Amino acid sequence: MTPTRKHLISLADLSDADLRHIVARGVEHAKGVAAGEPLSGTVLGVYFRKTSTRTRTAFSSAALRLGARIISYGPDDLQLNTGETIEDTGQVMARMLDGLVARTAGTTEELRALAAQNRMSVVNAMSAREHPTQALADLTTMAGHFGGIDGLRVLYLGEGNNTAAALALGLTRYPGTELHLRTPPGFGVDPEILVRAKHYAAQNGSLVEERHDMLDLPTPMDVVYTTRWQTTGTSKSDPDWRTLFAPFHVDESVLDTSPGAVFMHDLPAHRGEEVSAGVLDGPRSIAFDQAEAKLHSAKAVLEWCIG
Ligand SMILES: NC(=O)NCCC[C@H](N)C(=O)O
Repeated sequence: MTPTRKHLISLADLSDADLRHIVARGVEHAKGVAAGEPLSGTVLGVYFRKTSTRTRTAFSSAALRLGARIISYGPDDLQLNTGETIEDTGQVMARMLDGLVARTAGTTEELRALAAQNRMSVVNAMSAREHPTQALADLTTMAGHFGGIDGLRVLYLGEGNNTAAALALGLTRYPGTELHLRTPPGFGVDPEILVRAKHYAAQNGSLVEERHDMLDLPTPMDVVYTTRWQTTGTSKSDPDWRTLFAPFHVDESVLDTSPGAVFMHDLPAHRGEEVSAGVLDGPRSIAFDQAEAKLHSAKAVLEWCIG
């Protein structure tokens, strides 16, 4: 009998209950719950066509710790590079693997094509549009740090990239949360994703709003979040983009608009660009706990899909 697998391509594919379950399970992993080896006997492909430090290491380590074996593919390894279609690649791999964690840096539709079979789970390890596993790790970090997510207020400063998009699709599932996005003009969150996030917000009594300036920053916030200015696989055609981005830099004066807030960053960081060294390396930064949460959250994702 052919098993049917679950995929994680977009957070919009997850019910509120599934999303909250994965986050809660990630928190249990962070606390060191005895997980055993539920993936024992499975083989997982880990395919990164684009650079990765955290996501690749987190999913590889999580898979191994849960008892899976992994096959790792770099950007030059698959016949995709010689013209094999993504659909054929998915069909073939599905006959040999139980799951595939893939960062293609292309469209989310590419990942849906890989997932157009029902034998192998596909996990989006970041597409141009969305970085779902990052948001799950971010929510795991918040839940662990604050003891819960309901009612948290988050200020996100910087490009409305794949990280921001996923955060909007995730945080809005929790009642009473607020996500204030301040993105440079012309570099906002994908409008379709924002519409979807506003829909979740309306359903859950939460809020998401986007502005393109740094005036009247909302306070008090629980979290101030930023992201680097160079999003993977993209280039900025506007030669003045740094001038547009500069006001969204996070330094002590920005963090101090909310004296109780912690600082988060999806990393990698460029000190002196999107964030000052004092903030990133300072006592209010939980950015490296957040990086560690990728491992705990990856375990929860793999258990949900494959375990
Ligand atoms: N934590 C990560 O997965 N970092 C990788 C880069 C994320 C960032 N949003 C980017 O697209 O460059």
